[in-house]
Amino acid sequence: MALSPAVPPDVVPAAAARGEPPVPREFTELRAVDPTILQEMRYATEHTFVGGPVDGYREPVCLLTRPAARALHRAQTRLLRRGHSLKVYDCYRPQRAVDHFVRWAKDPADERMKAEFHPRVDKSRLFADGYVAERSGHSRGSTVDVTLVRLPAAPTRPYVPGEPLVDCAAPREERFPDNSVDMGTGFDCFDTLSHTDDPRVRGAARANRDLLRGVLAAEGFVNLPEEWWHFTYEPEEFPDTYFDFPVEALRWRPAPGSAP
Ligand SMILES: C[C@@H](N)C(=O)N[C@H](C)C(=O)O
Ligand SMILES: [Zn+2]
Repeated sequence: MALSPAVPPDVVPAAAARGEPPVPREFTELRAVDPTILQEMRYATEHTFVGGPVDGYREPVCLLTRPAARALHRAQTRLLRRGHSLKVYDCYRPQRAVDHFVRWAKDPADERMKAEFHPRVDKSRLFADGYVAERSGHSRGSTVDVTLVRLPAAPTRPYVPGEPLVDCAAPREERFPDNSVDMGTGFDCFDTLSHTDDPRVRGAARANRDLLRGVLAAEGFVNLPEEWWHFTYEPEEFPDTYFDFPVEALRWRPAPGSAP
């Protein structure tokens, strides 16, 4: 399988032509590197901890730096042999999305999604407790939120805005359905039970967390101890740069002034 598409010279993505920040050539769509990795790009949907789509997610596509995408492809190759697939929930995250999280956290009146995503943690604590970052590794392009799915993947049902919410740390049979394996909590469950090494997580869920972390660590990904799903590929291509171009398919077009 080809690892990444060739980037033609003298091109910029369409977003730059619309006055958006340009997408560096070091970024790629994950599906171009590995189309077998499942994608459920949550922040482009209604099913988020802020209660709707997040600023900057114009399309449900996973953008990453090429080294991070290639490392995920290597991990996926190992997992497919074991009957599993990776599923990404979030990849590159523009700074404007992080700013949206910060604005939401400063509004104590908005508790629409608390019952599912942070029933035991006040939203004022989410940054201090390490569940959300004001300067996120995701904005540097080499971080993913990811889980495991046992193949063949079962179909999932969409979240219906306004439906009754269930605690993300409830047993798997009770919480919002996900075709992933049991990790002990749902994605973006801001709770100590999501801490990767929490000793209350045992049995199959413990084995699943350890499998995910082990396979990704072997390919260079470092886990965030507060969240079993959050991994950063190291060394990072852009360790000090927080990008803000929107999340959308990379539609390359000739740069202004260049030959067609
Ligand atoms: C919000 C959650 N998915 C996440 O990625 N948290 C870390 C800490 C981050 O915001 O970088
Ligand atoms: Zn994350």
